[in-house]
Order: sequence, then C-alpha cells, then structure tokens
Amino acid sequence: MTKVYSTQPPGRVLASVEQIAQIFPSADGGTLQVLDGVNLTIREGEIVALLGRSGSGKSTLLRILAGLLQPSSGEVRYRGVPVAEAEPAVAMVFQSFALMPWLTVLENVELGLRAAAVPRAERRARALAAIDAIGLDGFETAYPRELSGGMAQRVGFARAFVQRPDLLLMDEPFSALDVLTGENLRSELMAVWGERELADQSICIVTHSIEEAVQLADRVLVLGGSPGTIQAELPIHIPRPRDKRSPTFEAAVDKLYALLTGRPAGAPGAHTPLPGPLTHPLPEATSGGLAGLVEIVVAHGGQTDLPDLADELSFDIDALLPLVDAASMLGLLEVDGAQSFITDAGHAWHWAGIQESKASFAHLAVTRAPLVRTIVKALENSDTGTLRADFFRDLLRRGFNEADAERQLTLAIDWGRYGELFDYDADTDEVMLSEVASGLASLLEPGEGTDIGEGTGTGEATEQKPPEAP
Ligand SMILES: Nc1ncnc2c1ncn2[C@@H]1O[C@H](COP(=O)(O)OP(=O)(O)OP(=O)(O)O)[C@@H](O)[C@H]1O
Repeated sequence: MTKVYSTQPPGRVLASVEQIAQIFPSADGGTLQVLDGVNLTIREGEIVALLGRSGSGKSTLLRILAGLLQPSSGEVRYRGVPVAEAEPAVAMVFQSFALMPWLTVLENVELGLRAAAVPRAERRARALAAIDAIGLDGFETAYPRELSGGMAQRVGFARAFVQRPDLLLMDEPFSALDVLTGENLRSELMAVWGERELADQSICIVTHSIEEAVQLADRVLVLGGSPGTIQAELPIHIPRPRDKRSPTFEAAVDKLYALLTGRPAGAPGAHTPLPGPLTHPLPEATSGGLAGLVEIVVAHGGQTDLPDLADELSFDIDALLPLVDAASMLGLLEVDGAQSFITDAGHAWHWAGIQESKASFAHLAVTRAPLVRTIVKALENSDTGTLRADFFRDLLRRGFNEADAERQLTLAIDWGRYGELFDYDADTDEVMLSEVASGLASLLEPGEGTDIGEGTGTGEATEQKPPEAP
C-alpha cells in the first residue's frame, strides 16, 4: 500500500541553504543577479515544491542545493555539514532527461553507481531492481532514441532511485511530457516513492505548475521577485491520494495563485525600483490573446474565478498567468486573489469599434507597459522617428539573457503594432514611430518613471543601468 507521508511532524533538517545569492555574468559583459537572500530547509521525509515563474531562479537554486553550482555567496549545508561539491546522497532528475545516447537503458541507470565504484554484480542487481520498480522491464537493452519521452524520463527516475538518495531533486521532470503521460508518471512516482521503506527520504521538486505543487508537496515555497527570493510558504495539509476536485485542493490552488499573482511582500518600499522594462517585463501575452481573455471574462459577467476558468478551458492554470498579468498590467482586468474582474478600461476596450479600441489600447500600453513606453519615448527622441531594433536589444540585454531580451522586444512590437504606436521592418531591422504615437507625446512627461529610455535623448537611455540589488 502507498505510504501516506508527511504532514507528519517535521523530521530533522536534511539540507539547508542560508542567505544564498547568485550572480551570473550577462551577455553584455555585466552581471545578472538571479537570487538574493534565499533561505530554505528541507527536512527528512518531506516533499517540498519550489514554485515560481520562468526565470525566477528555480533551477539555479536546485543546482546550488545539489552542490552542482557554488553560490556567489551564502552557504549550503547537508546534515549540518557545508557542501563544497556534488553531494553524493543527493540525486537529480532533469526536465530534459539528460540520458547518454550511446548507452543502453541499463548502462544509463548503472552509470552513477559505476562512478561511485560500486562492484559490478551489485551495480547490475540494483540497476535491474530500479528499472523494474519504475516499469521499464524489457527495455534494459534499448537506447534512449528508441524510447518515448515518458519512457526516457522513467530511465531518469531509475537512474536517480538506484543511488538510494536521501534527497531527490527534480527539475520540472514532467514538463517535457504530454499532459497524460506526465500525470501518469507523477502518480507512479508517488507510488514508488511511497513504497520505499526509508522514512527519511525527501524530495525537492521545481515546478511552475501550481496544480503539480499542490498534488505532490507537503510544503510549497513560492520563489519570485527580481532577484529571486522565497516570497511565501504554504503547507499543504491534504491527505494523499489528493483529489484535484476537492474543496481543500482548490483552496490551496487559489491561495498559491494569489501568492504568485500578488505583489511581492514588502513592496512597494523605499528601495523598490520604479517600474521599468527591466524590473517590470512584459508578460508573455499577445494582443490577440489579451482580447480573447477579456472576451471570456466579459462573457462570464465581468468576473471569474481564474482556477475555474483554467479548468473550464482545460488549461493548466499557470498557462493563464501571463495573460492575466498582461491584462492587469494594462488595467484591463483587476485581480484579487484568484478572482479577476473586468475594469472600466477593459469594458471600454472590449465594446469599442476597431479604431477606437486600438486607440484605447495604445493609450494603456504607453502609460502602463514600461517597455512600450520606453520604445515610444526613444523613437520620439530620435530625429527620424526610427531606430535600429538592436538599440532596444542592447538595452534589454542589461537585464535579460539573449532569448528573453528577444522575446520582450517581440512582445513589445506586437503590442505597439496593435495599438498602431510603432511598426517594425524585418528587412531593415528598424522600429518606426507611427503618427498615432506622436499624438501621445503628452503622456510621456517625466515623473511616471521608467528605468531605461527616460530622459530627453536616446543617448541618455543607453546610460541607464539595471536596478541595483537593494
Ligand atoms: N550559467 C548561467 N549563466 C548566465 N545566466 C544564467 C545561467 N544559468 C541561469 N542563468 C539565468 O538565470 C535566470 C534564472 O534561470 P533559472 O533557469 O534558474 O530560472 P527558472 O526559474 O528555473 O526558469 P525556467 O522555469 O524557465 O527553467 C535566467 O535569466 C537564466 O538565463
């Protein structure tokens, strides 16, 4: 029978990180602070989920916890002893499976034991038992290329189990799988883990899925902010197996949803940077997606419970997050906990004719979306109303990596084009101001704050720096 674990009295501390900060070199030769002042403990026998949005530093924190990455400052301890290198009692499962393509399933599973110099016969016996436990019998001689994603991740689990770790670290292990395969493997993992005899084995799983966190964890830590810190902790006292439709499950999802969408604790404060493109990135939502969300909320009478809406649309709730964030950044929706309400601006935008709705979107984007505002302002301050897109890419790379900077620019161009604020010519790689935007100049007086692109000329914009760590 499956062991029903935790929500039991906490065991002894297995692993802890104290005051961790992580600073990476960024593409432009500067630095990018990903984590700051992170503290967490993992106790024997508990399952902890690290929940956060993309880029919040979850994987970085997990690698630090595993001893695979030395933090810029702070300390990692394992059973009270500072960790200086990869911790042998810790095993890791990766989103990308990370299998050796030239080795068979059996050889992949044996690999860690080989490195630990476990004798051949014991190695083989343990690997076969782990393969058996995770339902891979018959695939021992297969190569990774012959396996489906779900089977490949089973190898990832077997490779971790075979080490008999005290702490299993998992970095979004189900997110590369289709929904059904992921769901199935998640339940099997819990069954296999639950059958194991040792009561002190722990799991720390990184996820951006609220439901996955509630499904698996005894405790959910919400990582967020820039740089990332632990912003909230929610114990999940729901007996296993957990029913997604139960009121307690739904209440936990709502709570986490509110924590993820809410303002970081303590904000705004004296050290809170002014809203700018680097501190307030555009959420991943197109103008078309925003129109769809507003349409749906209007159809629900102007108010909807977001987890219910996700359910209704058969979406994982976190798929809605960027759309909801974008709608609230633009003032089209207001979010209170898990409830969202259409605002007057949202109503006006929805019911207006095409030209009018574009004009009201333009107004909202210029006044409320920092990157759109920065682009309009920089274009206004150039003689020709045209600038190379690289100018904006360079600015964005002060706070984002290459791919995220490009995504931000693409989103801003989509919003700018929809509002007819500016256009982009892919042949010349130039961004051009439209006439509509010129009329919005009065909205761009100093004082409303952007951290790049503010000032009277484009030269000044390049001198702006990413926000300093408080
Ligand atoms: N070795 C590195 N060098 C430079 N930057 C890095 C490095 N590793 C991570 N980063 C950057 O740190 C930030 C946080 O990355 P991380 O992978 O920890 O986030 P995450 O929350 O796990 O995101 P996701 O859910 O998208 O995987 C990102 O901007 C990433 O590009």
